[in-house]
Amino acid sequence: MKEILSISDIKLLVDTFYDKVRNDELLADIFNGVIKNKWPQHLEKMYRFWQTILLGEHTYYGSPFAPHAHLPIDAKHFERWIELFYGTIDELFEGEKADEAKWRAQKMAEMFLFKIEYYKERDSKPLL
Ligand code: HEM
Repeated sequence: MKEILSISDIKLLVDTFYDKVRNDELLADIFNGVIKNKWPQHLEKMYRFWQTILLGEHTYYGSPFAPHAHLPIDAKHFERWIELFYGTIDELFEGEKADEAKWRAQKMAEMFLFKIEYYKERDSKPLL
């Protein structure tokens, strides 16, 4: 068990997590439906996203919510996402950054779900 300290730790985290996602019966089809054969690009983006958050090295510039706005997902999908993410962190890492990763993921999942439900209820387009 080690701390998350470098880009190679981030890569291990992201690769291990998305391996689980790709083998998850609830989540795999949703991800594959959008990402198709562009997994290497998605993983690259996610390395940069977590590198920016956890290491403070600003390599991600994007709109995290945009690609989720119209996905067919609800609370149970986010619960599974969080379960797999926490499981990945706990099997590989410990320490302050590991806790922060879980906290940030949880907050973003809550925010994404809130927005998705909000726009569903109003049947309107999100302002991206
Ligand atoms: C069930 C929950 C989720 C599903 C099904 C999902 C699915 C996806 C999909 C299909 C993409 C687009 C990939 C592409 O365009 O190639 C994406 C991008 C992304 N996701 Fe998620 N996601 C989920 C939860 C989360 C959570 C909780 C976070 C935050 C920790 C997150 C962070 C991101 C980021 C940063 C991107 C890249 C955005 C960009 O294009 O700049 N996702 N996700």
